[in-house]
Amino acid sequence: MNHRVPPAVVRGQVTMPVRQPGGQVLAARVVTFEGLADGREHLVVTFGDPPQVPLVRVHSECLTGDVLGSERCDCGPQLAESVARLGREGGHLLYLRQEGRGIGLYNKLDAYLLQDGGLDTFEANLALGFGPDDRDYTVAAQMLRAIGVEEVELLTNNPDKRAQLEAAGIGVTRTVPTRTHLTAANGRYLEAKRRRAVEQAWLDSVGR
Ligand SMILES: Nc1nc2c(ncn2[C@@H]2O[C@H](COP(=O)(O)OP(=O)(O)OP(=O)(O)O)[C@@H](O)[C@H]2O)c(=O)[nH]1
Ligand SMILES: [Zn+2]
Repeated sequence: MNHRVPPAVVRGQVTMPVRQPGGQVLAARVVTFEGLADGREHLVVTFGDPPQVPLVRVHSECLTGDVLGSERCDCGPQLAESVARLGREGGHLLYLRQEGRGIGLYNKLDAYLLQDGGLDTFEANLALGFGPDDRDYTVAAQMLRAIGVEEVELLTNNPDKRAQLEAAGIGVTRTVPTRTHLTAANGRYLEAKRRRAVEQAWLDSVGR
């Protein structure tokens, strides 16, 4: 047991039929928790019977992309890709209530207005007085540990997710990249994320 993050426990589980992007319906187990560090209602959605080191997608909530189908970001198609892959191979989707990279829905929409004025997605957060990415993945580590998972294969292109999970004591044996989901409206957003990932990798390599 790792003591770097406070323990959470499983509060309940319920099975529901979930439609896959291809139309097939699979049983998914939805798990709720008690004791999560930020007090929010995050979920684990489990497909199949995952192995000891499961495939895991840590997805941050995006109401506009996940539910409304907004093409300003790539969240909706990334979620669909993840659900399809987890449905095929088995694994866990961690659906984290960290809308707008942790700044909330209204602030994200304010940030969109600033982006319409020329700022990129990270600059707009800074202009509103937030960090470029205010997400903390402590709750993800708590949830994984509560369901008995200490090591994962992580489905992501974001090096910060891996770094934060490892810092919280979850082993990441491999990162599996998600596909690029380009739309008519998300080119600048994807480019800003790519630039930031490169800069972050450089800072990590020089130990800053
Ligand atoms: N503040 C802000 N948040 C945004 C913007 N566009 C999308 N988001 C949020 O960004 C988050 C997307 O997160 P993820 O899909 O987990 O991930 P990611 O950081 O791109 O990393 P991977 O998809 O794992 O490679 C969601 O919470 C969205 O609401 C934006 O322009 N500004
Ligand atoms: Zn989004």
